[in-house]
Amino acid sequence: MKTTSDFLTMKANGEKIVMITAYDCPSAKYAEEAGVDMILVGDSLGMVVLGYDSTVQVTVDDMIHHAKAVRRGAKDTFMVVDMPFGSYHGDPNEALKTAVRMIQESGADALKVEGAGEVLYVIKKLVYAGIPVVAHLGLTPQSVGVLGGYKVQGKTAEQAQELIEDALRCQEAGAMAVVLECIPHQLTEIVSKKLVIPTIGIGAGPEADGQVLVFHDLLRYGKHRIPKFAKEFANAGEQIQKGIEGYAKAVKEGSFPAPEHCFNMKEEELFSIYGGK
Ligand SMILES: Nc1nc(=O)c2c([nH]1)NC[C@@H]1CN(c3ccc(C(=O)N[C@@H](CCC(=O)O)C(=O)O)cc3)CN21
Ligand SMILES: CC(C)C(=O)C(=O)O
Ligand SMILES: [Mg+2]
Repeated sequence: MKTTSDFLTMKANGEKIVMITAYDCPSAKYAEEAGVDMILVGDSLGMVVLGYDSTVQVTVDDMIHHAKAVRRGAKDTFMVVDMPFGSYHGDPNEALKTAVRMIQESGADALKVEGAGEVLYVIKKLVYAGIPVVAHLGLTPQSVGVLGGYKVQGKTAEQAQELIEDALRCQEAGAMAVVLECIPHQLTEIVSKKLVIPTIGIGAGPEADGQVLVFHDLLRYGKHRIPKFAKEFANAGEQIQKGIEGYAKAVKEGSFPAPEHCFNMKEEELFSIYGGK
């Protein structure tokens, strides 16, 4: 398994870091088999697998439940787990207790928190307790209500400057990496050059040190709207839809199950039931 220092080395060597989200055992196995560098158990699971309309409804128990399944599927891949909405904004001691529980129960290698400001204290506190932390700046979906929608962030010089300073503060606080979501690619380039720790972009252009995408977006698995920044690398949804329709049709017309899907009883046993009649 790669470690936090391997990711620093990868950045220093200009080797891109590949991250993908996963929410269950089979998706984690596929990711590990493909050799991705990091798996993110994202709170996006609320939207892509639990059917909520935002990540705000996701709980700590939801995150642990899914992260445990991912861990079972990918034992040798660095696993980052999102701390969900509201789980790290109150009492910092409570945030640490929650973080410790998430690490111990799920087997996560690192936790991710959104934002800077007060959250910088949380990053410091967790890192001080020995928990690797990934920061997340730009479009921070847990603040969708405050941001007023899933919009590109850091488009003005002032906002961009603020984001650059926040990224430096996250590094200072001990973050091992920073996710940059939905920001202009030029800003990603500036931030990535300023930081020693890797940036991992989503909707942030090719200049990030790594990329992350949501499993269900890049495989078009699900009927949700796919963000503009995501690319469809396969269409699993189409395969799944065709498969289920084929199954339904075969059952209706009686072509499934066929003889090769059936179990047989020996003639003499069958004869005994009927008593020869
Ligand atoms: N399926 C999925 N993929 C994601 O990448 C993702 C989630 N869900 N849920 C949590 C957050 C929310 N994210 C999102 C969701 C939507 C847009 C979006 O619709 N963006 C607009 C651009 C808006 C603008 O122009 O300012 C787009 O057209 O893609 C962006 C990020 C990223 N994360
Ligand atoms: C979009 C990524 C970065 C994320 O936080 C998630 O999947 O929850
Ligand atoms: Mg998230």
